[in-house]
Amino acid sequence: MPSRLSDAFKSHPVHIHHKHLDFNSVQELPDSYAWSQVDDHYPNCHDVDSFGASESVPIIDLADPNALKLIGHACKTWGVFQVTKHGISKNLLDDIESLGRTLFSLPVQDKLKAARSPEGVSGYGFARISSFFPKLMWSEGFTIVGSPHDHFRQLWPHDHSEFCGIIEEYKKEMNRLAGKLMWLMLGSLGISKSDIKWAGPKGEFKGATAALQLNSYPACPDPDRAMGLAAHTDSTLLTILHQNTTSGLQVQREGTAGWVTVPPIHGALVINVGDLLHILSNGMYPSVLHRAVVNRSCHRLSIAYLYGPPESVQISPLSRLVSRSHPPLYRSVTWNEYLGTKAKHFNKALSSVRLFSPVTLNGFADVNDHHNRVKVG
Ligand SMILES: C=C1C[C@]23C[C@@]1(O)CC[C@H]2[C@@]12CCC[C@@](C)(C(=O)O1)[C@H]2[C@@H]3C(=O)O
Ligand SMILES: O=C(O)CCC(=O)C(=O)O
Ligand SMILES: [Fe+2]
Repeated sequence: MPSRLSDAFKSHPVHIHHKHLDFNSVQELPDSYAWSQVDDHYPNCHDVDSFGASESVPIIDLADPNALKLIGHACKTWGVFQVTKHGISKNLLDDIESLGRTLFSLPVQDKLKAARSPEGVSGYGFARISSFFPKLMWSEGFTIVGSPHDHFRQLWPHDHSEFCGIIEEYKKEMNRLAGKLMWLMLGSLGISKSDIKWAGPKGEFKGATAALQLNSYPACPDPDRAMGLAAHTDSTLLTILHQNTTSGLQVQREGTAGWVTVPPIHGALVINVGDLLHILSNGMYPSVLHRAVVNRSCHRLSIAYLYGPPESVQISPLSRLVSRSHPPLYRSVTWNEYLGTKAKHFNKALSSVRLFSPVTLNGFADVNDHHNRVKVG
């Protein structure tokens, strides 16, 4: 079993045999990018409840004395929320956004100098999940695990150090925020520092691993037939997403059929519950199904900080959340093992590590099993 995040896909290489497109030179959507079933995403993207009110993803001020409670409710009912007063400086958000813009504006042949290899994790390329779909997604991505130095040197032989510095600073600040959010999310379940040994004596989650994913969604000549990033859940404990001012992120709320747009709010960050927190919380906090749609006139950029546990840590439902009436719903997995499972089974990965099927368990159904959607019993 690979033990390093950078080796997670060694046994599941991704081969996508398509030429990379120069998005800016395309006037018409090529057939290889035309999705026949983009369904309801545009323009009817807001889910409307039975009273006619449009529901929206919670926005939580981290300085609010009620933040813990609000976060718990958001995690249980949405699996996603936006945070303000998170302590990440506007300058740093501007810097990472501008780095992303600079990177994706490079000519295709330059970006390909830092291409992700089929069995690799880091570098430039199509979304990993592209291999599960017959059509390509209208986006490009750049994944950073560990140091971006070698790839950045390929992209910018003379001035890579400044860009590396921004990435290191961003990762440091995100790591701090992720630790804080973890305790708010876990605290709202009644979990304290003594319940999670691998978080360390001070609960600092030392050794936590993370990937940084820069996503670019160029303006698209036929957005109704294109898909930016297909519906998926993240394999993480949690994901912190910064989006520019162009909307495109949509989430699905458990028990509803439609997609809800997560509007960009200046300075706010989007927090997703990932599959590993879903497992840790024994299904109490469902990972959120989300996707990105594209826009006719505006370029969109997003930066996802995908946060997970240290490499050797086995994640399983927390014993405090398990009882005779709530047996553990999932077997234990390391993040690497789970990434391998995801690379093989994609959106069925969570069900594949489930101990009981919702049908046999009758009454203890998971709140969010994306392929076995059932109501909580
Ligand atoms: C740690 C990781 C999570 C991720 C795969 C990766 O190795 C780095 C990229 C991440 C990402 C971002 C876009 C959506 C996603 C499903 C994908 O294909 O690559 C996620 C992966 C994930 O959360 O499983
Ligand atoms: O671009 C977005 O809003 C979504 C990105 C995303 O889901 C991801 O990087 O995992
Ligand atoms: Fe995602």
